[in-house]
Amino acid sequence: MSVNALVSKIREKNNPTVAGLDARLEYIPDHITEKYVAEYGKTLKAAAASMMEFNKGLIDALCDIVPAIKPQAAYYELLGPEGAIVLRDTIAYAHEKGMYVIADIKRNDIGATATAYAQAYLGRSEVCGESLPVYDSDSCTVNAYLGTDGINPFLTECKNRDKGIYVLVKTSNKSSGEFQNRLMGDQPLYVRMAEKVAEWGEDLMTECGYSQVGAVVGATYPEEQKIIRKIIPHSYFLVPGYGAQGATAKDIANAFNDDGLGAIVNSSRGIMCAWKKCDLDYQEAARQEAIRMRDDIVSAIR
Ligand SMILES: O=C(O)c1cc(=O)[nH]c(=O)n1[C@@H]1O[C@H](COP(=O)(O)O)[C@@H](O)[C@H]1O
Repeated sequence: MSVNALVSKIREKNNPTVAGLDARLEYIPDHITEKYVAEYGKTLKAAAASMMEFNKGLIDALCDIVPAIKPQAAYYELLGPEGAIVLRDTIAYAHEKGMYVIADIKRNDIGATATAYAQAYLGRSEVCGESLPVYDSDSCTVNAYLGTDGINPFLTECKNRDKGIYVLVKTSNKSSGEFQNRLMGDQPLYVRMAEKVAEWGEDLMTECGYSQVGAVVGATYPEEQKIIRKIIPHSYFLVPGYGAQGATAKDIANAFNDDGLGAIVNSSRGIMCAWKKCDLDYQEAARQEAIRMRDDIVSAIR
């Protein structure tokens, strides 16, 4: 699924947000975990089965109002091989329900190894002449610190399979300025990175006017958002940091273009843990929070 399909879903649902699925056991209601611990004991298998049920429940509750999910790979890795299966099956289930999937992997390496990452998450695994899907997400987050030869394998998969990447440009965390805001010549590193995103995305433009090469730009840095938006008007922004990290709707307005498109705002804990702050069950609580977030973001960009 390309950025073009993402834009259609955002338009159709009038909702430029993505639900983050960070697979932490503490985010799951006890009644789900207890059921699987009774069956499998206190094991990674029980944790993974709990996570799968929780993710499916969230996807069921959100798929008609939220266009996309963003599973964060680290949390699935923490559950070992069982976690890898949950990640794969979560992506497949979201696709069944018509959602666009951003695999948040923030990977890269030398070209040869980056090729394996790109094939695993966007492409296929070649086994004795058979071409087999692995995680098969629509897009993934990429760290471009290794430069163009680490990005090229991802661009190849984007071209061949109509998929996308989001390159870390200005991250939402407190220390992001330590390197990203340092001057490189006369410009900060994040500006240089945004210029590279424009270059990498040139040959991957789609019908909707956006490139398959997007950028990660934190909600917590509205001034940088404005600068980056001007450099890469044709790249989609993945904007994390809303909610649990303290950014509000007014902080994300600069990430959008005048047409109200160009960015998708993530919330993970805000949606997954909404049930902890009210008397609703986790599905209804997540849905209510997703609707509140949608209305909050839509009114801020209007
Ligand atoms: O690429 C990301 O999604 C990402 C980039 C970034 O700059 N900051 C950031 O928080 N993220 C991810 O976005 C999610 C934010 O989670 P919440 O703070 O719970 O909404 C986590 O999965 C982070 O790993």
